[in-house]
Amino acid sequence: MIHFENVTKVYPTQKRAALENVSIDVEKGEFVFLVGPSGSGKSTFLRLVLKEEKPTKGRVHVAGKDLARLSNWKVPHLRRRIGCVFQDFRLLPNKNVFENVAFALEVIGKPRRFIRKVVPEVVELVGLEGKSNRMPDELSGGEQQRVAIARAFVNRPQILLADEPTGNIDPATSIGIMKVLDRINRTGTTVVMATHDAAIVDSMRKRVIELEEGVVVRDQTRGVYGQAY
Ligand SMILES: Nc1ncnc2c1ncn2[C@@H]1O[C@H](COP(=O)(O)OP(=O)(O)OP(=O)(O)O)[C@@H](O)[C@H]1O
Repeated sequence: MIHFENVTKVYPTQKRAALENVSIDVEKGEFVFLVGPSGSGKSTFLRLVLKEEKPTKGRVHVAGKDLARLSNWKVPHLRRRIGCVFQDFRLLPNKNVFENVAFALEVIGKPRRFIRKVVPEVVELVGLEGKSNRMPDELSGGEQQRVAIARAFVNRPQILLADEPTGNIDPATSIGIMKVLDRINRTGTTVVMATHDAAIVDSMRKRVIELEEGVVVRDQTRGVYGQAY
């Protein structure tokens, strides 16, 4: 689903590579944690998957497409297949839960009848049934993140990228967020989550890819946050 082949990324203003000769395969339906210290290249990896950045060297394939050969006008189509969740929720403050989730479908031209059917399903999937009319400022941080996940998933993307999704959420609430991501993964969606949250990584026992200064230093199935040896 995501295939990196000897990918190096050097930002124009930087001497050191943000990613250095990275080769990674993420299969359809996998759940992968991307860990590593600040500045190790996790966000750069996610940006390359979205074609927000281009590799300096090497190849990136996403959902069977070689991104170097994907013309610019097809990039929005690629991004529709990829849901994104961030640390800072990024909800529209003047829209309620239903409208925030519905907006993701409105902008890609889905019919109103379809939106009215699928939005409540996804709101329920993330555990927010009964809260569709709440405004973001009437929700806890954990609930706001659930809305952001619902919005990212409502179009049933093949891939869900999450950059520090529990970064602004307390540990107990984070467990609920991880249950939602796990549920989404079980529908067949590939999930890649960048995180510093050791407790979460240790409790989930999923594949762990560790970056250090842009280099993959560990790739472990059913891994933990720190070195397991
Ligand atoms: N747009 C940019 N221009 C120049 N350098 C950048 C840019 N984005 C990231 N970098 C550099 O690339 C390296 C990797 O950064 P990246 O954001 O991918 O790390 P990260 O692992 O996601 O860090 P964090 O955990 O703090 O989010 C860092 O040295 C960073 O300073």
